[in-house]
Amino acid sequence: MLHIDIDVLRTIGLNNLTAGHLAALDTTPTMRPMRIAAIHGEWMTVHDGHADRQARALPRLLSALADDEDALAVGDWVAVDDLDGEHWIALRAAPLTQVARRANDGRRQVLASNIDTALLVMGLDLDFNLRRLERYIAVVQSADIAPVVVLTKADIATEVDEKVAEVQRRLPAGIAVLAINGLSGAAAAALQPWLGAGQTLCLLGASGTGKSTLTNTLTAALNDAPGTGVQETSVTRKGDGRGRHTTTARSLHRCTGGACIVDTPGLRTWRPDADEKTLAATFDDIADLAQHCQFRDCQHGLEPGCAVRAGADPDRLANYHKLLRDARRGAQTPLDRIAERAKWKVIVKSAQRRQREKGR
Ligand SMILES: Nc1nc2c(ncn2[C@@H]2O[C@H](COP(=O)(O)OP(=O)(O)OP(=O)(O)O)[C@@H](O)[C@H]2O)c(=O)[nH]1
Ligand SMILES: [Zn+2]
Repeated sequence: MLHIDIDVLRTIGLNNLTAGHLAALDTTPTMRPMRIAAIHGEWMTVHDGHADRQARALPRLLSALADDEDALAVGDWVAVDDLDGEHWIALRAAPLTQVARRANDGRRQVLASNIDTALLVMGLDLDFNLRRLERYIAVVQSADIAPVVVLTKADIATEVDEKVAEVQRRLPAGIAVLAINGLSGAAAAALQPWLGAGQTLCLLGASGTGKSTLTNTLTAALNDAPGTGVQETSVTRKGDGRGRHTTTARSLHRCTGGACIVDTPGLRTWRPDADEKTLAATFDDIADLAQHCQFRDCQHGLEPGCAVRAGADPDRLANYHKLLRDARRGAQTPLDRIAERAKWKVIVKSAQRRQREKGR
């Protein structure tokens, strides 16, 4: 079985559940547990809790994953073997959570793995937009990741308390809402409950909302303390053993308190790979109300006796319907979309023909 030094690996986000998945791997004695910290094409940066190194994945692992529309991603726990002085990722532990999206060509793309909490970053100033926030919550919850709403720029915004109350009113109870100044160390203290050792976070939000600022604040104390063996730089330079050098922006950062932040391209403004049903489940307040609608199959449109229209925030309901439409569209493959367009062409043409026939 894999030798797992919990105390060392906890500093790069190992928790009891992921340790269990690592331990379940069918490993050989020469393999060691590591976490993927960055991916740059064929080469990946893997970290063992002490240092990082460059590795490639064994072709049979890559093809087994590809068969399931799956892939390695930053945050994955893997078993690494040394063969002829080179590092090879041999096995991957089943991820607890996986962040994926559909590319334009319909392919499933995995952005990150094993994320516990997503900080949904929204500025209290210009960017304030409840619909976007609801979309992020749906995205995050449908991937089994816990959302925490982080309202930034509390130091420069007006009516902070009113806006916090507005967000709390709109969202289901149980979702934490914090107002912070991302530039201040106090932000790390406010987020302490989600920054414990063994936790992995990501930040989601529109451009300019303060994601980088907050990431810097949460990782600052470590960067200020060189020589402790735990400081992170965002860029590493490593040889691959053949004299070739790659410069890699690392995507896994360590925070004070022992948590990790995954910040990889595409993740910051990720759109969901979620079906309609999963998405609907994240609006459980609407589902609860819907039980009291007069009609079983009420679409909460113009039906009489609709409890959802009577009870839910109208903008939240409109946003819910929009997200469902998006999910439906996302679930279609390119072929489905062509078939759908062809079907509509036929319907429109026959309607036009009927019109002409009536006109005669
Ligand atoms: N006063 C104040 N300024 C902030 C706060 N958070 C971010 N800023 C400023 O807002 C600007 C944008 O912040 P960034 O951290 O770059 O935003 P980002 O979300 O990473 O943006 P992208 O990289 O485009 O996705 C910067 O000038 C920050 O200094 C805050 O809480 N208070
Ligand atoms: Zn209804």
